[in-house]
Amino acid sequence: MSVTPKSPAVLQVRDLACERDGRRLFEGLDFSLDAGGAIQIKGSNGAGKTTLLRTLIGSTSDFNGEILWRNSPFPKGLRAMRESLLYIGHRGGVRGGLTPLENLTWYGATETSAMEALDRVDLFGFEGALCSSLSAGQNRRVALARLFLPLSPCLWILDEPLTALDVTGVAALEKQMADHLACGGSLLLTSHQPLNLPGLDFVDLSDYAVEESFNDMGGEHVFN
Ligand SMILES: Nc1ncnc2c1ncn2[C@@H]1O[C@H](COP(=O)(O)OP(=O)(O)OP(=O)(O)O)[C@@H](O)[C@H]1O
Repeated sequence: MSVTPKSPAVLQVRDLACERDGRRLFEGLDFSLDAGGAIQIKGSNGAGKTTLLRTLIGSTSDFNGEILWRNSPFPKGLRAMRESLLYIGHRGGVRGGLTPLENLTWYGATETSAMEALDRVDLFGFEGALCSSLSAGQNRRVALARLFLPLSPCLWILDEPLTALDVTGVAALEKQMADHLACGGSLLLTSHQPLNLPGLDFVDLSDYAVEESFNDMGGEHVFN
């Protein structure tokens, strides 16, 4: 009997707890992201999804637990992970004072590949406009055009990538994500909207939320 070999885990999170301004948001979080795998982080507003992503990319070290990149624990693993990481945050990293073309070349793209990527996100003709003069959805497309550049890194971490995108924009992004996974890339994202992506797994932060209660004696917040 042949057994299909399991894809190796690229990112592992073990017993993770994260805080923001001294308030614990979640604890006991465990998951593993494989090569070719995709995970959507779910949770209500304020559950800590962005905080989790920012922790994983090393923007905050305010956590307990263990994070490993290819079996190498942070912080050593983080340095290696950054070489393979493409992170697009809430704000998309688009500079309003630059054009779409300039934004992409600022990230290291050649002019030719930048133009091709802008074409793929339907921004052909807008490459020379100032991003500050574009709509929210067009700016989101500028941000996401980075996913259409050649030789994209193997781990995509995307915070709310579908925000402000229209139906065709969502479909194009889903297709690009599926191609990325088929090539062995990995994807971790947050989204309040459903995503049509085969094999997508889910991690719901509400399963790891810390119950907050009020301590009558001292008036301090305590966590159960
Ligand atoms: N800029 C900030 N300064 C201080 N505390 C913040 C800030 N942003 C968020 N927080 C706190 O951290 C908690 C988690 O926020 P986070 O942005 O990680 O949640 P989220 O799950 O991504 O929410 P949303 O779905 O609304 O984007 C919030 O409940 C809030 O109390």
